[in-house]
Amino acid sequence: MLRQLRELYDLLSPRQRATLLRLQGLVVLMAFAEVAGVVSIGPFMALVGDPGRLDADGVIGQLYRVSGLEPRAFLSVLGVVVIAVLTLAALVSMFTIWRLSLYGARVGAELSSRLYRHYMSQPWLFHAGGSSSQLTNMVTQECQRTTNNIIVPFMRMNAKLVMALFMAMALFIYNPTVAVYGVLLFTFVYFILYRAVRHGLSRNGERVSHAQRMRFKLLGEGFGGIKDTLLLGRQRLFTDRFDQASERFAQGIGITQAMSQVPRYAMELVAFAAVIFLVLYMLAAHDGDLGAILPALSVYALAGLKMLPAFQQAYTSMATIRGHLAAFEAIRPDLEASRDQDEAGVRDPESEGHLVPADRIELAEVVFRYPGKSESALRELSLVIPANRTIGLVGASGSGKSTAIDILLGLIEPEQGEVRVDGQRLTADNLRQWQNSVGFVPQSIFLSDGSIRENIAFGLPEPLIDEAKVRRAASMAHLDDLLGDLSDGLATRVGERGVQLSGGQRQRIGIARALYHDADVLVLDEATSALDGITEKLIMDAIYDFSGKKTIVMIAHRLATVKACDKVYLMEEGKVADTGTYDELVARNPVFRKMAEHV
Ligand SMILES: Nc1ncnc2c1ncn2[C@@H]1O[C@H](COP(=O)(O)OP(=O)(O)OP(=O)(O)O)[C@@H](O)[C@H]1O
Repeated sequence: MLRQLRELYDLLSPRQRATLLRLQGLVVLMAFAEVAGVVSIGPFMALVGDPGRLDADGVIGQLYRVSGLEPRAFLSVLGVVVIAVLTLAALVSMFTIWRLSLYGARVGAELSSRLYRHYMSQPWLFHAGGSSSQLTNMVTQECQRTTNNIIVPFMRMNAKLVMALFMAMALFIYNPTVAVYGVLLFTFVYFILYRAVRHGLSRNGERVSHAQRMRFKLLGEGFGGIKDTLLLGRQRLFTDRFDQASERFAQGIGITQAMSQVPRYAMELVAFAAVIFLVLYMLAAHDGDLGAILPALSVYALAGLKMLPAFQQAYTSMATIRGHLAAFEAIRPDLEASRDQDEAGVRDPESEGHLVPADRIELAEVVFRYPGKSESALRELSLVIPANRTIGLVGASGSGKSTAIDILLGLIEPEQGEVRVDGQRLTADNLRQWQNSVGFVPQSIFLSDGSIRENIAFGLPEPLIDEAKVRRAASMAHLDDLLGDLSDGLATRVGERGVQLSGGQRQRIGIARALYHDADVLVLDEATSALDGITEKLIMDAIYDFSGKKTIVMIAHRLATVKACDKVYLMEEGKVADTGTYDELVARNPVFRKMAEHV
């Protein structure tokens, strides 16, 4: 456990560590104030038990003589002073706990922001091979568990242990025997308890993490594939598995909580037994003189009142941390990776300018294999895309068209070979400029839960959206009729996945999104597949309007789409099998002819 806490500390930013050390100062001050409060009770109770002590030498006796007050009045003033000391101690404690809680919560929030930033700056392959619901689980649940059940309890445990240490030291000065026996007794009992449950807690923590991952997976799959689920009547399969995972989750959380809380009652028993034993012992030692043992008993009682909950709190915190370490283990590798990440890695697109092809874009002998696959998706693929021309990419399913497009867009890096824009190799240095010049319309358009306007200017906050550009892009994508039918026009909200819109309407929003940034290179992946014949023709006409002005690359299954292309590449097994105009290929290539016949 100490190792993990150390690792967590190492993962904090220098600023967070500095604040933690400053807070440690506050913790020591709080402990000191609490001890001072307890210790001040002793002399007061001694005077109440035996006012004759006022005539003795010592500081209090001198103060009494200087004050010139009656003994009762002096005792009252002394009582008020003790209350003032206790009040000050309480205020310091309140302030410290306040700061500790805020600090813990803030560190947790910063860790989850850091993870989110880390995931958001990962390349396409990372996301293509992973699960977004698991990333959500990490950023929200596991981070929250790390915050609420590791960082915050650790801060509390630290505060309470320092306080218990100070209190034990004060008690030691007051009565070494009682202090040593008391501290040994409670430390020993708690230690035994902790050793008994710690393995169970760790296992439990892993069980909670596992159940949580399952719940997020089911949530993602259930909502993500809701149409199929409804149609196939598979709801029960999802909800039953969710019930089971929730049951395991609840069981795990409940057991961890119980294991950290339940010992309290056993400890109270031990404490009461110890008090009874102490009272009997002191009565016997002082021949039943209550006046003599009252001050000592008051101090022990108050010290016990502070120390017992401190021990309990320290134990609860330790058990909670142990029970949730699995959450930290789950996010640790990504947190570590995020620390080394260059904050400036994600560049501001606006400040980078554009890399506009004037002559040609080339894919030169590109080889690419997906991780975990034995076959290469692209095998020395070479393509030339003349600037301001329209080219089509066709081929059987799995022939590598989408992969070639991802390479062209700079979303994945070739293993061998390169992408060149006007002979200039695409590298990390000019990638942003290149991507600023490209507009991409994917096969399935992701619509965010916002207005059509926000969806066209994807990711831009409302105030930064250029209305004129939105209108122009919407018009070019033939959205005017749809917008005319909607009472709120561009302000109409669409669902997360645009369920209120037809496939064709969604695709037109995707096309408008690519046109919003006035891209010089348009890449369309089956962009018109969901459109009806008339709309498709309208859009294709709009796209062909850009002929000679923009470079257009389109993947198409329906060969009619690429009829008017200046050049068509036929792909087979990761490379170009043939190239030419549509008519040339129909005349020359039997495979292409067959594909054309099946349209
Ligand atoms: N994220 C991925 N991880 C692993 N393999 C992948 C991934 N994406 C594609 N592939 C594999 O790479 C090969 C080429 O796929 P690609 O999607 O580029 O073909 P495509 O021609 O675009 O097919 P389609 O017309 O069906 O979209 C296929 O064998 C496919 O299984």
